[in-house]
Amino acid sequence: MVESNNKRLKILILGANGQLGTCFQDIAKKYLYYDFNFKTSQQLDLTEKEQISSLFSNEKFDYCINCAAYTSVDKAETDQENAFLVNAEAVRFLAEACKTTNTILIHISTDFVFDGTKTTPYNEEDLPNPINVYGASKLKGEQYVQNILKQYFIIRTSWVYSEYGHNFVKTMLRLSAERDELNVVNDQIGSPTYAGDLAKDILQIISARATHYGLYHYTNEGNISWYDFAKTIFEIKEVKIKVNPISSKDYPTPAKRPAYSTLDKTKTKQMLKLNIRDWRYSLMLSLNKI
Ligand SMILES: NC(=O)C1=CN([C@@H]2O[C@H](COP(=O)(O)OP(=O)(O)OC[C@H]3O[C@@H](n4cnc5c(N)ncnc54)[C@H](OP(=O)(O)O)[C@@H]3O)[C@@H](O)[C@H]2O)C=CC1
Ligand SMILES: Cc1cn([C@H]2C[C@H](O)[C@@H](COP(=O)(O)OP(=O)(O)O[C@H]3O[C@@H](C)C(=O)[C@@H](O)[C@H]3O)O2)c(=O)[nH]c1=O
Ligand SMILES: [Mg+2]
Repeated sequence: MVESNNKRLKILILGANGQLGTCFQDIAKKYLYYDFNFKTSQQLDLTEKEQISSLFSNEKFDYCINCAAYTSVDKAETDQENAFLVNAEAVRFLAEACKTTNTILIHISTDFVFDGTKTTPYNEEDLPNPINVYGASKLKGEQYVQNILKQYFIIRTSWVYSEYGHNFVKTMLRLSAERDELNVVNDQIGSPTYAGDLAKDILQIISARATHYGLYHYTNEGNISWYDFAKTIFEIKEVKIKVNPISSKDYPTPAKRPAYSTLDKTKTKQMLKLNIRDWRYSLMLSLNKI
């Protein structure tokens, strides 16, 4: 990413302490072409409309990347109000502030907007039909962005992991230290995404000054089950543990999850010219840090 310094873009990053937000912080330390401004949930509570409007009226940003979200899928089932507040209403406040100040919003959404009944990858034209509260709240957030703004990118991703925060990879490694055997579902198919790859590619979209605004799908390449994912994590880490494939009905959770949520990235690769890494390759590289 080569940039000239004559117009140093100002980029606001919200939810800075989450997985994706922290990956942006890592990049920002080494990548000085942009003027990054990070806000954690303590520094800016997105559900407080006044906090958003006062920040946007004090400073002018070229881009706002919203990494903040309510991501506890199971908890959301009994905490619907807060899930919708963060994933939908707060996104509306943010989109309104971006509209008033002519800021390009990059908003992150999820494969869980889909019901999982398809058997081929979901593209951006496929109709969402969430089957859990988290997915419904994220879909409502997307709709606010689309209705309020013209200059936006909504990037749907899936199965995000990193060395930071909570994620499946860290959970598997933690459990493997505590148990001799693990049961993992093999009837939910999707694509893992390393948060560092997503962060790097979002900055790529910015450095290209892409103006093909709209909705895009982004994950690492390839699709697998959570069982396959767990097996590969242990293979790469050389952890000896028995992993049993089970069906979702034998792993009851408060929230239903889509059986199939692979995202089709054809549009992303064509319009945004991104070279997306294979899930296994990204996992191998990132596991050195996890
Ligand atoms: N994780 C995943 O597997 C996937 C994530 N996504 C989407 O990707 C994006 C990034 O996810 P990820 O980095 O994993 O999420 P994390 O859960 O790691 O981070 C979310 C961040 O949002 C912050 N946050 C929550 N509520 C507020 C609020 N009211 N105001 C400001 N900040 C708030 C949290 O702060 P605090 O910790 O203080 O609450 C946390 O730092 C999200 O939009 C998510 O929906 C999409 C698909 C898969
Ligand atoms: C810990 C564990 C989970 N599982 C199953 C439960 C679930 O179906 C699947 C993944 O579990 P997790 O709770 O880690 O992941 P989950 O919270 O469902 O992850 C989702 O998070 C949100 C934010 C998204 O947007 C999605 O793309 C997706 O990444 O693995 C097992 O089968 N065995 C286990 O030991
Ligand atoms: Mg989870």
